[in-house]
Amino acid sequence: MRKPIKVEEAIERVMKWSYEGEKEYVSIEESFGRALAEDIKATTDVPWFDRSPYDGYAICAAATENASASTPVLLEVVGTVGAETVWEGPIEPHQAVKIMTGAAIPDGANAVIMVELTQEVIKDGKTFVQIKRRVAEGENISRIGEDMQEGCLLVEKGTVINPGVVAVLATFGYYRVPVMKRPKVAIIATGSELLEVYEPLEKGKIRNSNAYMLKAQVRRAGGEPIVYGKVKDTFEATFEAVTKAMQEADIVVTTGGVSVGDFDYIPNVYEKLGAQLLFNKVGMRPGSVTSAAVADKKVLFGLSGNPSACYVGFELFVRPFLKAMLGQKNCYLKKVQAILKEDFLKTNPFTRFVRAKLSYNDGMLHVEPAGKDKSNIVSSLVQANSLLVLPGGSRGFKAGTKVDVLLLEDEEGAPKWS
Ligand SMILES: Nc1nc2c(c(=O)[nH]1)N[C@H]1C(S)=C(S)[C@@H](COP(=O)(O)OP(=O)(O)OC[C@H]3O[C@@H](n4cnc5c(N)ncnc54)[C@H](O)[C@@H]3O)O[C@H]1N2
Ligand code: MOO
Ligand SMILES: [Mg+2]
Repeated sequence: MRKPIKVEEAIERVMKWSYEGEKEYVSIEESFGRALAEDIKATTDVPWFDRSPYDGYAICAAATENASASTPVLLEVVGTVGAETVWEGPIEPHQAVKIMTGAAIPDGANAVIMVELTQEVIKDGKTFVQIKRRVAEGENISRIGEDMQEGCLLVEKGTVINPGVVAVLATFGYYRVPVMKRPKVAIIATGSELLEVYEPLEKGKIRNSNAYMLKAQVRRAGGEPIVYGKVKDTFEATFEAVTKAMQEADIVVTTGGVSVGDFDYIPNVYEKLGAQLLFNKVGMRPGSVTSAAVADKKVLFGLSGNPSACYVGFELFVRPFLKAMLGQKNCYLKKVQAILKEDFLKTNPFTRFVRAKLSYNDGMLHVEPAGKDKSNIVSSLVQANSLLVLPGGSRGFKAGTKVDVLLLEDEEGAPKWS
C-alpha cells in the first residue's frame, strides 16, 4: 500500500535536492531563449553622448529668445552632421548645424529644432535657417544616460533571453553571452508495448508518444533532452537504462512502469540502486503514481506511463527542478485566477490538474478543460496551455466559479509553489 502525500509536499521534497547548474558562454546569435548566467548591468551610459532625436538644426536656444512669426531669426548653417559624422569644434550663437536623427549634438548647441518648423534661406551665397518660434534650452536633446545609466541593473540572472534582452546585450558589446548550461535530461520510456514512431501498428502495441512529448517539454523548460529510446519491461533492461542515464544526464526521467503491475520495474530499480525514495504516491489526478527518488545525489523522476499523467508530472515536478538548475528564482509555474467556463462536476479526494485552455475574453480570463480528462488521454494535450487546479474533496465546480490556473507557456514563472 502506498501512502499519498500532498502535491506541495512532493514538490518540496524534490526541490530540496535542487541546485544551480553550470555556466557557459555562447555567441550573441545563439543566446536567444537561453537563461542568463549573470546579472547584466549597464557598462556605459546610454546614450553615451547627447544626441538629436530628430532631423533638424542644432542651435543655441538663447538665439531664438525673441523669435516669432513676425520677427523670425536667421541662423547661419555652418555644416551638416549625419549619423556618421561628428561636428568638430563649437558653434557660435548666431550659427546652426543641420543635424540628423541620432547624430551627436555639436559643442555649443543646446537645443534642436525639427526641420518641419524651419525654412532654409539663401542670402549672399550663404545658407541660413529661419526660425519663427522660441526654442527652450535642452529642447529635443536625448541626454547622456537618458535610456540607461552606467552601473544600473538591467536584466537579472536566470532571465530567459528574449529579443529585448538581446538588444541590451548587443548595446553593451556582449559578443559572448554568459548563459546557464542547459541541464541534460535523460528520457527513458519503459514498455514492451511501445513501437517506434515510424513502425506500423500491431495488435496490443502503441507508438511511444511520451518520449517525444517529454522531449518537447524538456525543451520548453530550457533543458537538453537525451532520449534513451524505449526499454522493454524487464528489470535488467530498465536497470541498465537508468544506470547509464545516471552517468550521462543531470536529471533522469522515466515514463511508465511505476505503478503496481507485474511489469512495473521502476520501484525495483530504485531499490536495487539503494535510492532514497522521496515519494511514490501523490494526492493528485492525474499522476497519482508519480514517484521520485535520489541515487548518487541524482534525482530520478518516475513519471506515469499514461500520457496525460506523464505530462502533468513533468510540469509539476521536473520543470521547477530544471528551472532551478537554470539559476531561475521564479522556477515554479505562474498561477492566475480565471472564470470556469463550464461545469466540472467530477469529484475526487485528490487535487485535480485538468489540462485546460485559458483564453482572454471581454477583459477577463476564462478557462475550460482542453478535452477529455482521463489520464490515458493524449488528445486533450493539444489545446492545453494551462492546468486548471481543482482542489480535492469538493462536490464539483460550477461554471462561473473563480478557479486557479497554472500557466504552461509563460516564461516569467513564480518564486514559490502556492
Ligand atoms: N491496481 C492498480 N492499477 C493501477 C493503478 C493503481 O493505483 N492500482 N494506478 C493507475 C494509474 S493512476 C496510472 S497513471 C497507471 C500508471 O501506470 P505506469 O506508470 O506503471 O505505466 P505503465 O503501466 O507502463 O503504462 C500505463 C499506460 O500508459 C501507456 N504508456 C506507457 N508508456 C507510454 C509511452 N511512452 N507512450 C505512450 N503511452 C505509454 C501504456 O501503454 C499503458 O496504457 O497505472 C494505473 N494502474
Ligand atoms: O493517477 Mo494515474 O497517475 O493518472 O490516473
Ligand atoms: Mg503499470
